[in-house]
Amino acid sequence: MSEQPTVPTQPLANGAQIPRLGLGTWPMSDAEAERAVAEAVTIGYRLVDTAYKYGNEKGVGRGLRASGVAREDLFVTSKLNGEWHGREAVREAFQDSIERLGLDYLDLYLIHWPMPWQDRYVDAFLGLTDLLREGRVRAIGLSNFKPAHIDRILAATDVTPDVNQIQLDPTLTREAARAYHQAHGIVTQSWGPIGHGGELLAQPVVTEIADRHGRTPAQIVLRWHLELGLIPIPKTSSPERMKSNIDVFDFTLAPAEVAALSALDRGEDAATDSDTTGH
Ligand SMILES: NC(=O)C1=CN([C@@H]2O[C@H](COP(=O)(O)OP(=O)(O)OC[C@H]3O[C@@H](n4cnc5c(N)ncnc54)[C@H](OP(=O)(O)O)[C@@H]3O)[C@@H](O)[C@H]2O)C=CC1
Ligand SMILES: O=C1CO[C@H](CO)[C@@H](O)[C@@H]1O
Repeated sequence: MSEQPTVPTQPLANGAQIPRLGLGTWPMSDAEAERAVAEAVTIGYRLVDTAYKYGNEKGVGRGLRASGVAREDLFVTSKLNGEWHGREAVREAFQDSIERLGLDYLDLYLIHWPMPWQDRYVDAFLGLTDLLREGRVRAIGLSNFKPAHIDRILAATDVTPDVNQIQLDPTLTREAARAYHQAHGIVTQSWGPIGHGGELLAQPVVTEIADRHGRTPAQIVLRWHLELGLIPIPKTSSPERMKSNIDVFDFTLAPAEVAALSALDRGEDAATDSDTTGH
Protein backbone atom coordinates (compact mmCIF):
# COMPACT_ATOMS: atom_id res chain seq x y z
CA MET A 1 0.00 0.00 0.00
CA SER A 2 1.31 3.47 -0.87
CA GLU A 3 2.31 5.81 2.00
CA GLN A 4 -0.21 8.62 1.69
CA PRO A 5 -2.32 8.25 -1.45
CA THR A 6 -3.16 11.58 -3.05
CA VAL A 7 -6.51 11.77 -4.75
CA PRO A 8 -6.38 13.36 -8.20
CA THR A 9 -9.05 15.91 -9.10
CA GLN A 10 -11.08 16.62 -12.20
CA PRO A 11 -12.79 19.82 -13.40
CA LEU A 12 -16.51 20.53 -13.04
CA ALA A 13 -18.70 22.55 -15.42
CA ASN A 14 -18.74 25.66 -13.23
CA GLY A 15 -14.98 25.75 -12.71
CA ALA A 16 -14.34 23.91 -9.42
CA GLN A 17 -12.09 20.85 -9.14
CA ILE A 18 -13.54 17.71 -7.56
CA PRO A 19 -11.52 14.83 -6.05
CA ARG A 20 -12.04 11.62 -8.01
CA LEU A 21 -13.02 9.59 -4.91
CA GLY A 22 -14.56 10.55 -1.56
CA LEU A 23 -15.92 9.27 1.73
CA GLY A 24 -19.64 8.55 2.16
CA THR A 25 -21.05 9.16 5.64
CA TRP A 26 -24.48 7.50 5.62
CA PRO A 27 -25.56 5.99 8.04
CA MET A 28 -23.02 7.42 10.51
CA SER A 29 -24.14 9.12 13.70
CA ASP A 30 -22.57 12.47 14.66
CA ALA A 31 -20.04 10.75 16.92
CA GLU A 32 -19.17 8.12 14.32
CA ALA A 33 -18.89 10.73 11.56
CA GLU A 34 -16.59 12.90 13.68
CA ARG A 35 -14.20 10.01 14.22
CA ALA A 36 -14.41 8.65 10.67
CA VAL A 37 -14.03 11.99 8.91
CA ALA A 38 -11.03 13.03 11.03
CA GLU A 39 -9.42 9.66 10.30
CA ALA A 40 -10.24 9.74 6.59
CA VAL A 41 -8.90 13.25 6.01
CA THR A 42 -5.73 12.36 7.90
CA ILE A 43 -5.37 9.31 5.63
CA GLY A 44 -5.69 11.48 2.51
CA TYR A 45 -9.40 11.78 1.71
CA ARG A 46 -10.42 15.29 0.65
CA LEU A 47 -14.04 14.82 -0.45
CA VAL A 48 -16.64 14.12 2.25
CA ASP A 49 -20.30 13.48 1.37
CA THR A 50 -23.08 14.28 3.83
CA ALA A 51 -26.69 15.49 3.74
CA TYR A 52 -29.27 17.20 5.94
CA LYS A 53 -31.04 13.84 5.99
CA TYR A 54 -28.07 11.98 7.47
CA GLY A 55 -28.34 13.99 10.69
CA ASN A 56 -24.54 14.01 11.02
CA GLU A 57 -23.47 17.39 9.63
CA LYS A 58 -22.29 18.54 13.08
CA GLY A 59 -20.13 15.46 13.46
CA VAL A 60 -18.76 15.79 9.93
CA GLY A 61 -17.80 19.42 10.67
CA ARG A 62 -16.07 18.45 13.91
CA GLY A 63 -14.15 15.72 12.13
CA LEU A 64 -13.02 18.10 9.39
CA ARG A 65 -11.71 20.57 11.97
CA ALA A 66 -10.03 17.83 14.00
CA SER A 67 -8.07 16.74 10.92
CA GLY A 68 -6.19 20.05 10.89
CA VAL A 69 -6.30 20.16 7.07
CA ALA A 70 -6.92 23.63 5.63
CA ARG A 71 -10.48 24.38 4.51
CA GLU A 72 -9.39 25.21 0.96
CA ASP A 73 -7.91 21.73 0.59
CA LEU A 74 -11.20 20.03 1.49
CA PHE A 75 -14.24 19.32 -0.68
CA VAL A 76 -17.46 19.15 1.31
CA THR A 77 -20.79 18.09 -0.18
CA SER A 78 -24.20 18.37 1.45
CA LYS A 79 -27.70 17.90 0.10
CA LEU A 80 -31.03 19.72 0.14
CA ASN A 81 -34.08 17.84 1.39
CA GLY A 82 -37.52 17.96 -0.22
CA GLU A 83 -39.12 20.29 2.36
CA TRP A 84 -36.98 23.12 0.95
CA HIS A 85 -37.65 22.74 -2.77
CA GLY A 86 -38.28 26.39 -3.56
CA ARG A 87 -36.09 29.23 -4.83
CA GLU A 88 -36.04 31.10 -1.49
CA ALA A 89 -36.42 28.07 0.79
CA VAL A 90 -33.08 26.75 -0.48
CA ARG A 91 -31.33 29.64 1.26
CA GLU A 92 -32.70 28.70 4.67
CA ALA A 93 -31.78 25.01 4.30
CA PHE A 94 -28.30 25.91 3.04
CA GLN A 95 -27.67 28.33 5.92
CA ASP A 96 -28.74 25.70 8.47
CA SER A 97 -26.48 23.07 6.85
CA ILE A 98 -23.36 25.25 6.84
CA GLU A 99 -24.02 26.31 10.43
CA ARG A 100 -24.25 22.68 11.52
CA LEU A 101 -21.07 21.94 9.59
CA GLY A 102 -19.35 25.05 11.00
CA LEU A 103 -18.35 26.16 7.49
CA ASP A 104 -18.92 29.37 5.60
CA TYR A 105 -19.28 27.76 2.18
CA LEU A 106 -19.92 24.35 0.62
CA ASP A 107 -17.94 22.91 -2.24
CA LEU A 108 -20.98 21.11 -3.64
CA TYR A 109 -24.67 21.37 -2.81
CA LEU A 110 -27.02 18.81 -4.34
CA ILE A 111 -30.78 18.42 -4.55
CA HIS A 112 -31.01 15.06 -2.78
CA TRP A 113 -34.04 13.64 -4.68
CA PRO A 114 -36.19 15.22 -7.41
CA MET A 115 -39.52 14.25 -5.78
CA PRO A 116 -41.35 14.98 -9.04
CA TRP A 117 -44.76 14.65 -7.34
CA GLN A 118 -44.02 18.02 -5.65
CA ASP A 119 -43.10 19.62 -9.01
CA ARG A 120 -40.65 21.97 -7.25
CA TYR A 121 -37.20 20.78 -8.26
CA VAL A 122 -36.69 23.34 -11.04
CA ASP A 123 -37.28 26.15 -8.51
CA ALA A 124 -34.92 24.42 -6.09
CA PHE A 125 -32.23 24.32 -8.74
CA LEU A 126 -32.74 28.03 -9.48
CA GLY A 127 -32.17 28.59 -5.76
CA LEU A 128 -28.89 26.69 -6.06
CA THR A 129 -27.84 28.89 -8.99
CA ASP A 130 -28.38 31.94 -6.72
CA LEU A 131 -26.01 30.43 -4.12
CA LEU A 132 -23.45 29.67 -6.84
CA ARG A 133 -23.62 33.20 -8.23
CA GLU A 134 -23.22 34.64 -4.72
CA GLY A 135 -20.14 32.49 -4.06
CA ARG A 136 -21.74 30.58 -1.17
CA VAL A 137 -21.10 27.26 -2.97
CA ARG A 138 -18.35 26.31 -5.42
CA ALA A 139 -20.48 23.82 -7.36
CA ILE A 140 -24.11 22.73 -7.52
CA GLY A 141 -25.91 19.67 -8.69
CA LEU A 142 -28.45 16.94 -8.48
CA SER A 143 -28.86 13.52 -7.00
CA ASN A 144 -31.13 10.72 -8.18
CA PHE A 145 -32.29 12.80 -11.17
CA LYS A 146 -33.32 11.00 -14.37
CA PRO A 147 -32.58 12.49 -17.80
CA ALA A 148 -36.23 13.59 -18.13
CA HIS A 149 -35.92 15.57 -14.88
CA ILE A 150 -32.64 17.14 -15.99
CA ASP A 151 -34.18 18.15 -19.33
CA ARG A 152 -36.53 20.46 -17.42
CA ILE A 153 -33.63 21.99 -15.47
CA LEU A 154 -31.62 22.62 -18.63
CA ALA A 155 -34.64 24.28 -20.24
CA ALA A 156 -34.97 26.69 -17.29
CA THR A 157 -31.39 27.97 -16.90
CA ASP A 158 -28.04 28.26 -18.67
CA VAL A 159 -26.23 26.97 -15.56
CA THR A 160 -25.11 23.36 -16.01
CA PRO A 161 -25.53 21.13 -12.95
CA ASP A 162 -21.96 20.17 -12.05
CA VAL A 163 -22.83 16.71 -10.78
CA ASN A 164 -25.60 14.11 -10.69
CA GLN A 165 -25.05 11.63 -7.85
CA ILE A 166 -26.82 8.36 -8.66
CA GLN A 167 -26.88 4.74 -7.50
CA LEU A 168 -24.25 3.06 -9.63
CA ASP A 169 -22.12 -0.09 -9.40
CA PRO A 170 -21.20 -2.92 -11.80
CA THR A 171 -24.66 -4.44 -11.31
CA LEU A 172 -26.31 -1.07 -12.04
CA THR A 173 -24.21 0.47 -14.79
CA ARG A 174 -26.75 3.20 -15.68
CA GLU A 175 -25.46 3.47 -19.22
CA ALA A 176 -28.18 5.76 -20.54
CA ALA A 177 -27.79 8.15 -17.60
CA ARG A 178 -24.01 8.22 -17.99
CA ALA A 179 -24.25 8.98 -21.71
CA TYR A 180 -26.77 11.75 -21.02
CA HIS A 181 -24.55 13.29 -18.33
CA GLN A 182 -21.52 13.17 -20.59
CA ALA A 183 -23.40 14.82 -23.46
CA HIS A 184 -24.34 17.70 -21.13
CA GLY A 185 -21.02 18.16 -19.27
CA ILE A 186 -22.39 16.76 -15.99
CA VAL A 187 -20.06 14.63 -13.86
CA THR A 188 -21.51 11.35 -12.57
CA GLN A 189 -20.97 10.53 -8.91
CA SER A 190 -21.68 6.96 -7.79
CA TRP A 191 -23.53 6.22 -4.55
CA GLY A 192 -23.57 2.68 -3.24
CA PRO A 193 -20.42 2.26 -5.34
CA ILE A 194 -19.39 -1.11 -3.87
CA GLY A 195 -22.96 -2.39 -3.72
CA HIS A 196 -23.24 -1.54 0.00
CA GLY A 197 -20.44 -4.01 0.71
CA GLY A 198 -22.76 -6.94 -0.11
CA GLU A 199 -22.75 -9.83 -2.54
CA LEU A 200 -21.20 -7.83 -5.40
CA LEU A 201 -17.83 -8.15 -3.67
CA ALA A 202 -18.15 -11.96 -3.65
CA GLN A 203 -19.02 -12.30 -7.34
CA PRO A 204 -16.51 -14.65 -9.03
CA VAL A 205 -15.71 -12.14 -11.76
CA VAL A 206 -14.80 -9.60 -9.08
CA THR A 207 -12.74 -11.97 -6.95
CA GLU A 208 -10.92 -13.39 -9.99
CA ILE A 209 -9.85 -9.93 -11.16
CA ALA A 210 -8.90 -9.07 -7.58
CA ASP A 211 -6.69 -12.16 -7.32
CA ARG A 212 -5.04 -11.36 -10.67
CA HIS A 213 -4.12 -7.85 -9.49
CA GLY A 214 -3.34 -8.76 -5.87
CA ARG A 215 -6.05 -6.31 -4.76
CA THR A 216 -9.23 -6.52 -2.69
CA PRO A 217 -12.64 -6.91 -4.38
CA ALA A 218 -13.62 -3.41 -3.20
CA GLN A 219 -10.48 -1.94 -4.78
CA ILE A 220 -11.34 -3.63 -8.09
CA VAL A 221 -14.88 -2.26 -8.05
CA LEU A 222 -13.68 1.23 -7.09
CA ARG A 223 -11.11 1.10 -9.91
CA TRP A 224 -13.96 0.14 -12.30
CA HIS A 225 -15.69 3.44 -11.41
CA LEU A 226 -12.49 5.38 -12.04
CA GLU A 227 -11.93 3.69 -15.42
CA LEU A 228 -15.41 4.89 -16.44
CA GLY A 229 -14.74 8.46 -15.28
CA LEU A 230 -17.14 8.17 -12.32
CA ILE A 231 -16.58 9.54 -8.82
CA PRO A 232 -17.27 6.86 -6.18
CA ILE A 233 -17.96 7.82 -2.55
CA PRO A 234 -17.58 4.54 -0.61
CA LYS A 235 -18.65 4.64 3.02
CA THR A 236 -16.65 2.94 5.69
CA SER A 237 -16.07 3.58 9.37
CA SER A 238 -13.04 1.32 9.43
CA PRO A 239 -9.62 3.05 9.14
CA GLU A 240 -8.19 -0.06 7.46
CA ARG A 241 -10.90 -0.06 4.79
CA MET A 242 -10.54 3.71 4.37
CA LYS A 243 -6.88 3.18 3.55
CA SER A 244 -7.46 0.39 1.09
CA ASN A 245 -10.50 2.02 -0.57
CA ILE A 246 -8.44 5.10 -1.43
CA ASP A 247 -5.40 3.12 -2.54
CA VAL A 248 -6.66 2.69 -6.11
CA PHE A 249 -4.68 5.26 -8.06
CA ASP A 250 -1.60 3.17 -8.80
CA PHE A 251 -3.07 0.45 -11.02
CA THR A 252 -5.49 0.17 -13.93
CA LEU A 253 -7.93 -2.41 -15.27
CA ALA A 254 -7.73 -3.70 -18.82
CA PRO A 255 -10.69 -2.80 -21.08
CA ALA A 256 -11.71 -6.49 -21.08
CA GLU A 257 -11.79 -6.46 -17.25
CA VAL A 258 -13.94 -3.33 -17.23
CA ALA A 259 -16.29 -5.02 -19.72
CA ALA A 260 -16.42 -8.24 -17.66
CA LEU A 261 -17.44 -6.25 -14.58
CA SER A 262 -20.01 -4.20 -16.53
CA ALA A 263 -21.57 -7.47 -17.71
CA LEU A 264 -22.91 -7.89 -14.14
CA ASP A 265 -25.49 -5.19 -15.00
CA ARG A 266 -29.03 -6.09 -13.91
CA GLY A 267 -30.64 -3.25 -15.85
CA GLU A 268 -32.11 0.15 -15.04
CA ASP A 269 -35.19 -1.31 -13.32
CA ALA A 270 -32.98 -2.61 -10.49
CA ALA A 271 -32.13 0.98 -9.46
CA THR A 272 -34.14 2.85 -6.83
CA ASP A 273 -36.88 4.65 -8.76
CA SER A 274 -36.70 8.38 -8.10
CA ASP A 275 -40.11 8.99 -9.66
CA THR A 276 -41.65 7.30 -6.64
CA THR A 277 -38.94 7.45 -3.94
CA GLY A 278 -37.23 10.29 -2.10
CA HIS A 279 -37.20 12.65 0.85
N1 LIG B 1 -27.65 10.49 -2.94
C1 LIG B 1 -28.26 9.48 -2.37
O1 LIG B 1 -29.50 9.32 -2.43
C2 LIG B 1 -27.47 8.49 -1.63
C3 LIG B 1 -26.16 8.80 -1.29
N2 LIG B 1 -25.40 7.91 -0.59
C4 LIG B 1 -24.02 8.31 -0.27
O2 LIG B 1 -23.14 7.35 -0.84
C5 LIG B 1 -22.32 6.79 0.17
C6 LIG B 1 -21.93 5.37 -0.16
O3 LIG B 1 -23.07 4.57 -0.36
P1 LIG B 1 -23.46 3.37 0.62
O4 LIG B 1 -24.91 3.15 0.48
O5 LIG B 1 -22.92 3.67 1.96
O6 LIG B 1 -22.78 2.10 0.00
P2 LIG B 1 -21.25 1.62 -0.27
O7 LIG B 1 -21.31 0.90 -1.58
O8 LIG B 1 -20.31 2.72 -0.09
O9 LIG B 1 -21.02 0.51 0.84
C7 LIG B 1 -20.84 0.82 2.19
C8 LIG B 1 -20.81 -0.49 2.97
O10 LIG B 1 -19.72 -1.30 2.55
C9 LIG B 1 -18.87 -1.61 3.64
N3 LIG B 1 -17.49 -1.48 3.15
C10 LIG B 1 -16.78 -0.34 2.94
N4 LIG B 1 -15.56 -0.62 2.46
C11 LIG B 1 -15.47 -1.96 2.35
C12 LIG B 1 -14.46 -2.83 1.91
N5 LIG B 1 -13.28 -2.37 1.50
N6 LIG B 1 -14.72 -4.17 1.92
C13 LIG B 1 -15.92 -4.64 2.34
N7 LIG B 1 -16.94 -3.85 2.77
C14 LIG B 1 -16.70 -2.52 2.77
C15 LIG B 1 -19.20 -0.61 4.73
O11 LIG B 1 -19.07 -1.19 6.01
P3 LIG B 1 -18.08 -0.60 7.16
O12 LIG B 1 -18.46 0.82 7.41
O13 LIG B 1 -18.36 -1.51 8.29
O14 LIG B 1 -16.70 -0.75 6.61
C16 LIG B 1 -20.68 -0.31 4.45
O15 LIG B 1 -21.50 -1.26 5.07
C17 LIG B 1 -23.15 6.96 1.44
O16 LIG B 1 -22.38 6.81 2.60
C18 LIG B 1 -23.72 8.34 1.22
O17 LIG B 1 -22.75 9.32 1.54
C19 LIG B 1 -25.89 6.66 -0.26
C20 LIG B 1 -27.17 6.30 -0.56
C21 LIG B 1 -28.08 7.20 -1.26
O1 LIG C 1 -28.69 9.33 0.77
C1 LIG C 1 -29.36 8.44 1.27
C2 LIG C 1 -28.75 7.38 2.09
O2 LIG C 1 -29.42 6.19 1.99
C3 LIG C 1 -30.80 6.26 2.28
C4 LIG C 1 -31.37 4.89 2.31
O3 LIG C 1 -31.14 4.21 1.10
C5 LIG C 1 -31.47 7.13 1.25
O4 LIG C 1 -32.76 7.34 1.63
C6 LIG C 1 -30.80 8.42 1.14
O5 LIG C 1 -31.20 9.07 -0.02
